[in-house]
Amino acid sequence: MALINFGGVEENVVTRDEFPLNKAQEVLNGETVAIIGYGVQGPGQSLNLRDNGINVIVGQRQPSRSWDRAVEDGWEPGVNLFSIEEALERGTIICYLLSDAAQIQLWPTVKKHLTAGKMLYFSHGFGVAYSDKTGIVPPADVDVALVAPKGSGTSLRRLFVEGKGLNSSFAVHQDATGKARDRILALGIGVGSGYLFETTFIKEVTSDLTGERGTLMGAIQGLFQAQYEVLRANGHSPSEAFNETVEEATQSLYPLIAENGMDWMYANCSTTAQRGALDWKDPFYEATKPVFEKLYASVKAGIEAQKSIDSNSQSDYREKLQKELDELHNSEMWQAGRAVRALRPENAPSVKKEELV
Ligand SMILES: NC(=O)c1ccc[n+]([C@@H]2O[C@H](COP(=O)([O-])OP(=O)(O)OC[C@H]3O[C@@H](n4cnc5c(N)ncnc54)[C@H](O)[C@@H]3O)[C@@H](O)[C@H]2O)c1
Ligand SMILES: CC(C)(O)[C@@H](O)C(=O)O
Ligand SMILES: [Mg+2]
Ligand SMILES: [Mg+2]
Repeated sequence: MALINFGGVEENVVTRDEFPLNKAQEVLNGETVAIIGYGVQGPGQSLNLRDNGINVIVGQRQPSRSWDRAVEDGWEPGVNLFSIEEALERGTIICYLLSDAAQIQLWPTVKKHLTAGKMLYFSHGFGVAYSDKTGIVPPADVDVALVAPKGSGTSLRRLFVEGKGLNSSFAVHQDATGKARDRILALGIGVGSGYLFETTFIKEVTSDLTGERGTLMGAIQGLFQAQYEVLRANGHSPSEAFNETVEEATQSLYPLIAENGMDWMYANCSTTAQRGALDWKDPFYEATKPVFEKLYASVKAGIEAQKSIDSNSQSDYREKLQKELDELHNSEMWQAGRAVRALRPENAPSVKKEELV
């Protein structure tokens, strides 16, 4: 563990220095890591583990698009790609990476294969923290732990390929073998995490549900949409409204925040922008803080988890969800976004580039 000072608060975290890959390989020697589900996290985690020299197999239902994708990614049926049941049987570490709703449905099957000494691994606290709603109560003689990458499985793989890493949280819920901590840290390093910080299942699910509903997805879409609409209503073109709302943020300013922080980004804009942004950050803070308080309370009360379970269990859930996602896709702002992205020089058709030569 490395003791790091985070703005005056010291935390113990795990980095690749304390837990190098060769240690992870040693800890996982003799284990069969079974990745159950090949949706978003499944591919990222299984491919990173495989490339890190860990013995991995994939369990996915067939026929499905995810099965076909696994084959395209190099997993071989009967060698390291199996039906879910067979992977559950073969695995000593079961990485339960079905969607959170499907985890509830498949739980009786998974439970059957959790013999003494195996590890049940999650990437979200949901199933276990809300066991009263999900029915997921693991047997006492298995290890139960999580590694939750703080980002999409797509980024987990992309960053790994680029030699970088996505940070993850980890938690041990149940240590039946006395080896749960080493096993979960080895998996955390193996899936390609940057640094790992410790949490609990309930803290992970509470912060994760807040973050994705808040600044990571829900709040940012609401904020983008509000500003875009105000600009459009006042006669600004879609191009101007989109560039001033989204494109400049993602292409110019957010990468600067990622590199060196908001303070540094402020310092690299004009004094005019600095004055205005310093004046206006407070009204935005005051307007949104009560919304974040309300969101956190809703998560903490289990309302958000229940809503997610209820909506996912409706027979027409996929169609309803698709309709809402289509509305987002077809909104003027995101249509404008597609046009703007197509105009990025790196996306211009090659024929145009040839003309330039
Ligand atoms: N999506 C992310 O990037 C992300 C990030 C961090 C944590 N997580 C967590 O990781 C876990 C996996 O999430 P995901 O987004 O990768 O899942 P997903 O929604 O992509 O689904 C994964 C797999 O579940 C399979 N599946 C769905 N319903 C099924 C059923 N009834 N029977 C059998 N298989 C079924 C699908 O075929 C798919 O391969 C979840 O706990 C999630 O909260 C996800
Ligand atoms: C990628 C996210 C939003 O961080 C994850 O939490 C998810 O549920 O997909
Ligand atoms: Mg989440
Ligand atoms: Mg998340």
